[in-house]
Amino acid sequence: MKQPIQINSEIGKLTSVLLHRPGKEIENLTPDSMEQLLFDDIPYLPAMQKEHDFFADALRQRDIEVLYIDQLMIDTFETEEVKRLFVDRMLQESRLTANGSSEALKNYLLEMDSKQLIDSMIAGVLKEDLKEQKKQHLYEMMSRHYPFYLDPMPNLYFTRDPAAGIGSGISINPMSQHARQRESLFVEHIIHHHPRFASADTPVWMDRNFDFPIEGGDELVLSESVLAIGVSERTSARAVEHIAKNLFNGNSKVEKVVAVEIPKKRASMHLDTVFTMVDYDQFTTHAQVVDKDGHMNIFILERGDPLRISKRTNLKETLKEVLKLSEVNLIPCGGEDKIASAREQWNDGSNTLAIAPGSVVTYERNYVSNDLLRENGIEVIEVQSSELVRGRGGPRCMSMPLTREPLK
Ligand SMILES: NC(=[NH2+])NCCC[C@H](N)C(=O)O
Repeated sequence: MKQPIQINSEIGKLTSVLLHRPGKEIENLTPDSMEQLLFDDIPYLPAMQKEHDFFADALRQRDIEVLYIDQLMIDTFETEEVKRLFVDRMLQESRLTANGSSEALKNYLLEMDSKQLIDSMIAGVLKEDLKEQKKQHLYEMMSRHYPFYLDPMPNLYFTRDPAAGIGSGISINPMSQHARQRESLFVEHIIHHHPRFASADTPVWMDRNFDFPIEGGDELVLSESVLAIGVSERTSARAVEHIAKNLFNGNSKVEKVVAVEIPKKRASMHLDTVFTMVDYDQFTTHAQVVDKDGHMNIFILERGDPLRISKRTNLKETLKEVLKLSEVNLIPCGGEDKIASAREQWNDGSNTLAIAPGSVVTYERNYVSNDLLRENGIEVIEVQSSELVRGRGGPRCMSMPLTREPLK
């Protein structure tokens, strides 16, 4: 049987990808909640959807199959039992069982058809949506104080983070931020209940119940045998060690996990905000974390009991070593200009999505970085981003590759 997940590199020809088209959840952001929900502003939804459709079309035009997370979820709701199971999990994770109203909310959700159900769970459920229900609890009566029973999930369009394909397996991530933790529940549910995935025996390298966080923006599959993981604001060293052990002990081809330390701050929340692979031997980097020569804190983890861990201090040299290359080219986001480089990194100039070796999708607004990529022989496919960018993520964050062709 064809494996539903097959990711042996960052750059092999992309053949299938998982996206989420932003919806009503974006309109449930308010100035009071946006910071907690990890947004810097409130995007204008119709424009954002247009941009997202443009992005999806750009992929389809290149023969990439685009799957949507909400449709996959709907497909799993064929039986009432699976639907109930998911609603229960969602309510549990939203901590709604603790204080009454969960029964009313559960009934409200279960009366919906599958499409309405999934839309509401993503958009969030307002206390005032359950008009008929007699209010029994103080927190329900004080609905102005906090308007939601179920919080909106505005970050779901960053499908990269809740899970990552590695080889023919998957890392289903315990996410660091409370606002995003339910997202990986969707992926876990799809893997176990969607016919396309459930019939395959997909190894799970990281389980979302692990106690320390890891997010997909930090997980980069450099080659069949080398995985790079950022140790960052969102990913802990303990999770890196845990997944490394599972990969080495399981049936994976990964032989080296390269842990790359980056500053714990919002601008560089994941490794893919400052480092992506664009060709066999070319990478984007950002001056904030990697200088021209590539100095940084790096550790290589290899099989052993205890794991063998050795330190490196130079990104360029480490990439040459682990990928067995004689030269490596680091292309700085925004070039040498300090202002352009800070601006373009903030707008996800380094967050490229490779769709084939030497061919990437980027935001058009990052023209300094885009020109520089082209000067280095990379094909750059630009997409619009006035609204999408407000969630602080670019084309790599907005996509979860499911299958890529093997590299030649
Ligand atoms: N892989 C990435 N860089 N993802 C960006 C995610 C942005 C999102 N607002 C968050 O804070 O989580």
